[in-house]
Amino acid sequence: MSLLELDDLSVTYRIASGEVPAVRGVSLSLDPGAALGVAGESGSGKSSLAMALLRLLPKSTRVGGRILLDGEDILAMKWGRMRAVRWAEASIVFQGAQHGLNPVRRIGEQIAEPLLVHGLAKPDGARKRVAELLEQVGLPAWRARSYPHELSGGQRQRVMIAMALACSPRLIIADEPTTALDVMVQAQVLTLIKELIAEHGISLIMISHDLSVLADVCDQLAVMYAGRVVEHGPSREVFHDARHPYSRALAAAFPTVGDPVSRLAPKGLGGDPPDPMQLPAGCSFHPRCPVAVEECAGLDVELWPAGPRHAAACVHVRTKEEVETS
Ligand SMILES: Nc1ncnc2c1ncn2[C@@H]1O[C@H](COP(=O)(O)OP(=O)(O)OP(=O)(O)O)[C@@H](O)[C@H]1O
Repeated sequence: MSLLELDDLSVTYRIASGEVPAVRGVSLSLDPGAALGVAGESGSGKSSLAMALLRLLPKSTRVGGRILLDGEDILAMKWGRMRAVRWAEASIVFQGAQHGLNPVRRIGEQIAEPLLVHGLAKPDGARKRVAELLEQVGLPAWRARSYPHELSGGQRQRVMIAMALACSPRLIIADEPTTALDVMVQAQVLTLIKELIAEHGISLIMISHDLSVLADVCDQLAVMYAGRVVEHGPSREVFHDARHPYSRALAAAFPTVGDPVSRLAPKGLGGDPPDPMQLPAGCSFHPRCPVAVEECAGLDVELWPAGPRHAAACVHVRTKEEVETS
């Protein structure tokens, strides 16, 4: 059975001028111990998806569909159960660790907090566990006495990872965990994440605009555009043999992990992603698509099989598969 299953997930923000459909009909699944990367430009809905998984969105937000964690419906959970699930079963590491840490509290206290709150350790046991966790993320135990400002950006991100690991969750959601870091430190933190998930059998959902980073860490990739998954499949296939023109542009923008020269806008892609409140008719990507045909302006193609575990929402994929199977 899948550890996590998203079924037709939608996230709609309500603002004064109307509704913002940030995530639209996303269905994905994650096997125990597997790592899924979610890619897309800014505004494609990646963070909204991540926040929906642990019900961290503003109260006024409408979340539709189903999120099953080990068969249990997250959206139907009572708050008490939801609080227990956060940290203990699934935890989240945010972008830019400086925002996730309290500047006036010592690192050790902050890592110990989820353990104490969830009753998983008494103060003495928590101290020991903090030392062990710091060691696991490559920091000396004495760092427990430091304040966040005494650490580098990379060290702070390691602390965030230690916090996420504290209650031994089965799932970690990492939202742009290395974006704010320089290239060398980024590579070290990615290696750490890979080692930890392999060692502890943790499942991972990692979010990034950089497909090369995701392909390096994850076995499955999903590419989002304007709130939809436009392609998903095994990392190697999606990164090296992308079938959706948007995924191809993203892959071309970041050919190798952390390559600074390629950290520019997706090559060959003009324009900006659409405003979710004014999505174009047909395929949302067609106004920017280098291979759009007339049909794309009127037809919003569903995900279409492009291989045994690979699918892409593009009229060209559908046409090719139809020709091959006829
Ligand atoms: N609290 C909010 N209220 C209204 N609209 C929001 C809110 N949060 C996000 N949005 C809108 O939802 C859409 C998706 O945003 P989201 O942050 O999920 O995208 P993203 O892919 O994670 O982008 P980034 O990489 O910049 O974080 C965007 O159009 C954004 O402006």
